[in-house]
Formats: sequence, structure tokens, C-alpha cells
Amino acid sequence: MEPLTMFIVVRKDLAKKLQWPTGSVMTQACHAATAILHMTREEENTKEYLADLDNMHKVVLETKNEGSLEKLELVLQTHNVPFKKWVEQPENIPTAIATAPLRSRSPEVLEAFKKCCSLNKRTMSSVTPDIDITQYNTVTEGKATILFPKHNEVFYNPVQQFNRDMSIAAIRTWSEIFNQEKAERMEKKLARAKDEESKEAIQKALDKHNNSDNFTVLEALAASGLRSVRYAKEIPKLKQVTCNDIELDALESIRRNLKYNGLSEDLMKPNHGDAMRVMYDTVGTDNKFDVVDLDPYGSAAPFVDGAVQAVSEGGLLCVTCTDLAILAGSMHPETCFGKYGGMPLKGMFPHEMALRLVLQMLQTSAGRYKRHIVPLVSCSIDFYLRVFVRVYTSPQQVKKSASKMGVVYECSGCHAYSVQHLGKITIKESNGAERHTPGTGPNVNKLCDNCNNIHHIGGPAWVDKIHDDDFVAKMLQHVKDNESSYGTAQRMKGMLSVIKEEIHTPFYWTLARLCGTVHCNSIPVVDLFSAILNAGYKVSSSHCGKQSVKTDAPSQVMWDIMRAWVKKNPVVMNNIAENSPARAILAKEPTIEVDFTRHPNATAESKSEHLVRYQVNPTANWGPKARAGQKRKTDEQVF
Ligand SMILES: C[S@@+](CC[C@H](N)C(=O)[O-])C[C@H]1O[C@@H](n2cnc3c(N)ncnc32)[C@H](O)[C@@H]1O
Ligand SMILES: [Zn+2]
Repeated sequence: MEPLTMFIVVRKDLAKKLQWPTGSVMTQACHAATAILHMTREEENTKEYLADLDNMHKVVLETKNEGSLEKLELVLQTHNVPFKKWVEQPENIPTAIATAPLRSRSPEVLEAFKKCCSLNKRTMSSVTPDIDITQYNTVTEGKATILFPKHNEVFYNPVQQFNRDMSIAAIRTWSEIFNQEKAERMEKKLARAKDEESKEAIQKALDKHNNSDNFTVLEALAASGLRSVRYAKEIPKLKQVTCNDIELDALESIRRNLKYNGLSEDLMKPNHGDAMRVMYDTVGTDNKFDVVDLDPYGSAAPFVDGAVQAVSEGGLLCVTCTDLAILAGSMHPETCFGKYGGMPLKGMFPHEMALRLVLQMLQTSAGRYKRHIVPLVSCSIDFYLRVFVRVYTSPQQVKKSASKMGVVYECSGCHAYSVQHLGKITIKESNGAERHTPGTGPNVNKLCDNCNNIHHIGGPAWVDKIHDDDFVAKMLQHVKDNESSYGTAQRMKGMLSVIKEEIHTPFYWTLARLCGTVHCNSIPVVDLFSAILNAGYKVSSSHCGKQSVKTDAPSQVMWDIMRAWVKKNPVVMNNIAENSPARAILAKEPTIEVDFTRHPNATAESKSEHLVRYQVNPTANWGPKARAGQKRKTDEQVF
């Protein structure tokens, strides 16, 4: 056969990340074949890449009369790719992209590969070194394709794709801010520099910062490596992700998957170790991680002390907790206190309370090292929660943390709630300095003013903002601009839109509790929201619960609104117990004029946009996976 030239065109950044295979021509041909197969299947991706032609460079491979292309033809024919056309006119091939070697795993293709190999006197391992792919199932999520041992089904949890998608969007959004801040600091330094020599040095550092990959991630608890592979492939400007796990099995999987995805160990560094040791090793060094990701089975609490010290200045800490039954107080509140240092409240707002307990724990741990947290976005998702916070060093800011913490009183009868801040900040008139004093209270009477019942006490919990408005807006915009990058984009947009509209007042009522307490017909959300707005207060939903009502209206106003609602929609009192909260509440007359006139802001924008604001569980047995080889633990059960 005549020597033929095959053009393979790869985007520069991909070529670098992939470390384009340097094996035999046959190996390269097989890689190219799979890439093309992949391309024909993912038309949308192809379009995106084609649009990016300018940013591509050509790799020209010469096949040296090995008959390779014949075999390649065999492979391609199996998949009906119009191979002949482009072999006859190679100059007309626009692009061939390898997003990962050997993507296609159908039995025919494997057979074809095997034939290719034997005809070329090569073994299968020369196509995919060291990996006997027949032992694995593949799963593709985002830009990663992961090999999962056929015998170990707990390794992949599809439910967590949303967690991984959200994490990529959060890290990408944070990294743009982080990099811009760094560049601005350097530019200021440059403007201040006096002599030419230091100017030149700063300019050089600035150029390097702007033009190279410049931040690091630690995935401390990595399992298969799927998350790290996705980070490596999907997050621009990422210099290195350290992919750590304590289990040797996991390490094997991490190495296999990084190789399978064509990543270099420079970009995705496998590490076998105890997460705490890895994080403590950074203490007192300049080798902190810009992002630390904790995604454990169950609680992240055991890892937090190391994590708050291992994050660089202004870096990002991402934390998952899946022990929601504990955190949300549906069982063993004392266990929650032991793990998180705060009491949960299961009554009306368990999920937001859970988020606030975790944030409290993060701040308390960070405070020991003169560090403080700034929550960027805090999400309650299905059976787990995920928070993203920045970490800074500042003794001044740590002082403020007492006033960001509080205990919460929740009435055991009508669920009215009240936040008692632990610290108070006043400004000295003489010099404008901040003065920190203990909070004053209690801010509730011994018995509830509305229904005469006692209160439960929850916390201490974080009672400051749990989201950063600017960050949420940027992250939402990022998702809208990159919808095709995220398999769960619809849900991401929905949740972020609801979060964006959330007011910052802690906790929420629920329609079920409001109406259930006074045994009335359900009040339409729009009527309730209108009445609150017409009374001069703020209101929004919470992403934590479908029928949640977040408001700064005091509980007396909320019950006045419900009294007025009951006047319009009378309740049959005969079956209501003598000592029930309903009787105490309904015995009183409203003290405000309640106005149910439709308020223009009573319907959330996200509702009008028809987004997936709240997800219903898509499958049976939706929930966390157990640790490999273990039965599911009670504290990880579906909540
Ligand atoms: C839920 S899995 C991680 C899933 C992964 N982050 C993802 O998105 O695919 C938790 C992992 O933590 C590992 N692990 C548990 N304790 C650890 C420790 N002390 N140090 C390092 N890894 C640990 C387990 O072996 C397990 O693989
Ligand atoms: Zn009450």
C-alpha cells in the first residue's frame, strides 16, 4: 500500500492536557479512530470544536506502509463512518478530536481493535497499555470516561453528578475571581514599584500569572478519581489536581482512570494517603492548595480541622456532608452536637439549620487559626448538603464571628422561631472603632407569645449570610453560558435561580406548618407572599424546601396573616383539642390590617421562567451509596 498521510487536528489546550499518545502509528491510528467515532456521536461537541479552528494546530502522522489504515477502515466501517471519503481526500478532513483514547467500547469495536492488533503483530496492551478493558464498565460524565470494575457497583454514584457539576461551576467561577484579584494586586504593586529592576520582575510575574495554569486543587477523598478527571479536563487554568485516597483499591482506580483519560501525572497527581496527613503537611509551608474538596461518605467533620488550614489565602473550601439524618435532627440530636458542635432542629427548617450548623463548624475550626470563612453558596440537595466557602486569614474578621453565630428558639407548638445572636458589635462614637460585647437576651419569653408553648433551642449555628449575591449571580450566568458542559444544567439553573432570590434572613416557615397548625385550608403562596409584602416585609422561597417562606416579618405578623386568612376561610373548631396551638392563636384578633391584594413581586422571577426549581427524586432508592463492601449506615440513609 502507498504511504498515506492522515491529518489529526487537535486543539492546542486539549493536545497538552491529553498528552497526545506517542506510541506506534497503529496506536495513534486507533486513538484517532475512536476520536472520530466519538465525534460523530456528539455532534454538538464537534460543532463547538469546529468553531474553534483557529486555536488548533495540526499533528501530521505518516503511516509507513503498515497497512494500518486498512485496519482503521475496518474499525470505522463497523460504525458506518464514511471512512473512504476522507481517506481518499485527506485534505478535506476538517478535524479529528481525541477527547479520550478508546472511548468506544462496543463489542464490535473491541473485536475490530483486536483484529487490528493481531494483523499488526501487536497485543491489545499496545493500544491501551496495562489495562484489560474487558474487566470494566465505562461511564461517561462530563468530559471524563471512567472505568469501573464490573464487580464493584458502588464505585459510581450517578446521583452525585449534580454535586460534581455544581462543583465545577463553582470552582470555575471562583477561579476567575481569584485570578483577577491576584492580577490586580500585582498591577497595583507594579504601579508602586520605583526602580526598573523591580518593575521588570513584577511584570514578568504578572505575565506568568496571566498566561499559565496557576491554581491547585486537592481532592482529599477521591475514590475512583472521576471528580479529579473532570476537574482536570473541564476547569481552565488548573495547574494540578492532587487526587488522594486512603484505599489502595481507589488509588489503583485513580491511576487507571487518569491514564485512560490521557491525563499526565503533572496535571492529575495521584496520592495515596490519609486526607488529614496530606492537609496537615501543608501547615507552615507555602504549599497550600487553592481549592480543597471534601466529599466523604457521611460527615466531613473529621476532616475540617486539616482542611481549614490547607486552603491558601482566599482559596476555596468545598464540603459535602451526606449524614443529613443526623444534621437535620431526624435522629440523635446529641450525635449531631458531638460531630458538629451544635444542636439540630427538625421542626420546620431542618435543612437550612443543617447548612448553618456546618458553616458554624467551619468558622469555629478556622477561627482557631485566625482564619475566617465567607460562604459563597450553600446548597441543600436531595440527601446531602454541599457548601462552598472562601477562607482568609484575619484576626480582625475572626473577632466578628461571635456576632455571626446564634442559638435559635423554635416554638414546640406553632414553630415560630427567633434567632439569638451570641455576640454584638457596637461602634464607639469617640473613634468609630468596633466594640464587641456578648449578645443580650433572651429574645423570647419563657412561653411562646403566639401559642403559649415552650421553645426548643438549636445551635449555636451560623446566622449570617449563607450565600454571596455577586458570586451566585456570576455562577448562574456561567451555567447559562455553558449549558452544554453540564449534564444537570437545568437543575443547576433552577437551584441557583431560587438561591439568587433568597433573602438573607435566617430560616423559613413552611405552608404545611402554617396551615397545619391552625387546621385551615392551604393558603396559596401568592396570597401569603402578597400579604407579607403589603405589610412592608420581605419574602422569598428557600431552595431548601418547595413550600418554604423566608421572611423578615416577625412571627406575630405571620400569625396575624393566618388569622385573617382563617376569617376568610373558616376552620371547623369542634375537633381541635382544647390545648392546641390553633385555639391559642385563633383566640386572638389580628393586630394589623392584613391586605391580600396581589402584590407585583409576589411571584418569583424564577417561577415565571418555568425553571426546574425543585427536583423530585428521579429514581427509586435515590440516595447515597454505601462504602464499598459495607452495608449502608443508618446515618447515611435517604433523608
Ligand atoms: C464518597 S467517596 C468520594 C467520591 C468522590 N469524591 C467522587 O466525587 O467521585 C469517599 C472516599 O473517601 C475515602 N476516604 C475515607 N477516609 C479517608 C481518609 N482518612 N483519607 C483519605 N481518603 C479517605 C474512601 O476510601 C472513599 O473512596
Ligand atoms: Zn408558638
